[in-house]
Amino acid sequence: MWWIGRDGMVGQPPADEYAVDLEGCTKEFTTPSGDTYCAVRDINLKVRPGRFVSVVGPTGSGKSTILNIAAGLLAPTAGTAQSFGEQVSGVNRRAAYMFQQDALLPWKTVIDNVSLALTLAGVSKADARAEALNWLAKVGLKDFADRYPHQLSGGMRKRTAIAQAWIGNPDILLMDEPFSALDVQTRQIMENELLTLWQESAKAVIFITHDLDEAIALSDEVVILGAGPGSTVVGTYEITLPRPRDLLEIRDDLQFVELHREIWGRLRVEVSRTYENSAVAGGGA
Ligand SMILES: Nc1ncnc2c1ncn2[C@@H]1O[C@H](COP(=O)(O)OP(=O)(O)OP(=O)(O)O)[C@@H](O)[C@H]1O
Repeated sequence: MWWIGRDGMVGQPPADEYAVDLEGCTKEFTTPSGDTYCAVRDINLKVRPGRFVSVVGPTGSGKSTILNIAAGLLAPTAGTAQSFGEQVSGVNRRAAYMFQQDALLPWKTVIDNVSLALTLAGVSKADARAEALNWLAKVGLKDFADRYPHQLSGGMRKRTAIAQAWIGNPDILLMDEPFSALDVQTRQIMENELLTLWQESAKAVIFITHDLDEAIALSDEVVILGAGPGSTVVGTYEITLPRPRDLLEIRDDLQFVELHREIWGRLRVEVSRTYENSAVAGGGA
């Protein structure tokens, strides 16, 4: 990929231009029986600001492990993890994390959940609530500010979680299957809303999903991880579908169908290998 630097030179971007830069990352875990298990091996993943990159792979291929390394929640056993030119050590303060299960506090109202990050950072309660209300308006929840999480639908909870993640204005969003628990229709609406917010920002996104459709529809780049143990990147695909994208329509687009066919051809091999490996390990069919 070409990069035109501030000095007008063409070449590779300098390291500090990457929001996330994983170089040769390997992660080994010690299993309960004391063995060493290599989850991912020699992973290179570079994400520039403003890029939307999805990571797809079979179950157990190390998608969450990679996200956790980028978040600073896990240190690589070998290789380096950098964010904007700095070594990630401890929690990556430039990033916000959104999980499959949202992290809403059940005893706090929607507005208090959303404003919490700001009050913890020392912002006055009044200012934090005003900013939270701005965000709730952006995600269509202004009239639900005083509800408690259990009084919300699944989609509303996700909108609250998005407001919670964005209110601190992180440079990087790390999203681990954030919409996988939603029904198909709500999920597509949430994907559209996420893209609308993201397009207005310069945030880098790393989005983990099992769903290749979702990855292609949302992303600038789809990275495929191979079967474990020792998963590696087995494919990187540039998604050149024009933006803005309407995710309610895009799956019928011919270019989408072609990309899906090509990427699924590669992913399918790894999914099959995963099942074969687990059948051997489990002594199954
Ligand atoms: N703390 C740990 N100790 C031992 N093994 C671990 C640990 N965390 C993850 N693993 C193993 O590392 C591998 C990769 O796990 P990871 O959760 O990153 O995969 P994944 O691709 O996100 O999986 P899934 O798609 O099922 O969510 C798995 O085999 C998992 O069992």
